[in-house]
Amino acid sequence: MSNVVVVAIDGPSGSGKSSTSRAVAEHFGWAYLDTGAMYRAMAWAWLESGLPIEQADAVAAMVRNVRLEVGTDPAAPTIHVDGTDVTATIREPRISTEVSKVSSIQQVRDDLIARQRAAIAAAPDGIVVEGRDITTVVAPDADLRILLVADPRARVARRAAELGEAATGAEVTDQVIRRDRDDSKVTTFTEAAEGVTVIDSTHDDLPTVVARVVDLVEQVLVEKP
Ligand SMILES: Nc1ncnc2c1ncn2[C@@H]1O[C@H](COP(=O)(O)OP(=O)(O)OP(=O)(O)O)[C@@H](O)[C@H]1O
Ligand SMILES: Nc1ccn([C@H]2C[C@H](O)[C@@H](COP(=O)(O)O)O2)c(=O)n1
Repeated sequence: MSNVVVVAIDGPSGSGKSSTSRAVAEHFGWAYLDTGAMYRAMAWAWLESGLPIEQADAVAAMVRNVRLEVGTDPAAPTIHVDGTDVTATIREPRISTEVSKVSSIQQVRDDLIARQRAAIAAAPDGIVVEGRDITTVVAPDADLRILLVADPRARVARRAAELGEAATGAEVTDQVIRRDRDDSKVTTFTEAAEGVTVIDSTHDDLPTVVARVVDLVEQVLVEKP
């Protein structure tokens, strides 16, 4: 068994996966892998390519050829596509709207899952990995597996507060509720798999959720050989 500690966190949009994972990784001085950013980067590359999404084989081939560099410093995560820094661009609403089309292509998923596993294997001490299928597919043997959930209303309100005037109410609802519906066709993040700890953040603020995860990690560290 590897000495690297792997923490896997899944959950729906706006449940707090990124904020919690970054804070936990920073707390322990570990790496942070945002797998959603990898799908977003590929969605950006697809939009740049102009390929019709119906040509799934061509989209998957394009994705396979992309040089993706993912910076795993939780204080400043970055992502580059063939040398272009897309860290900020992939957060634009146009990417949130389109990303599920690309992440629904199984060949794209297979390619990114292999890259995610390689990034996990390259982590020096520990890594917190977040997404939709980390506890079930990417790292089912992680040392700690968490499903972070929150009431849909709380998640929409969080996203609305975050985006402010950059998005209308309808756009926010689309980014959270419609996207979850589309994403749940290819990944399972609404129910916990066996051995996965559920944390409901609906009524807890971010520091409280982070403290709960840190406690769980501490327990794992005591038991890990
Ligand atoms: N427990 C919490 N209480 C209140 N707000 C929170 C909590 N956790 C996260 N937030 C806020 O909610 C928003 C969404 O959080 P975050 O981006 O971490 O969610 P996410 O699950 O990674 O979403 P997505 O999958 O859509 O990227 C952010 O503005 C964040 O600061
Ligand atoms: N492991 C993952 C991570 C993400 N996705 C897809 C689904 C999301 O709509 C999109 C962007 O993720 P976010 O940045 O919002 O967390 O990527 C996935 O299918 N599997």
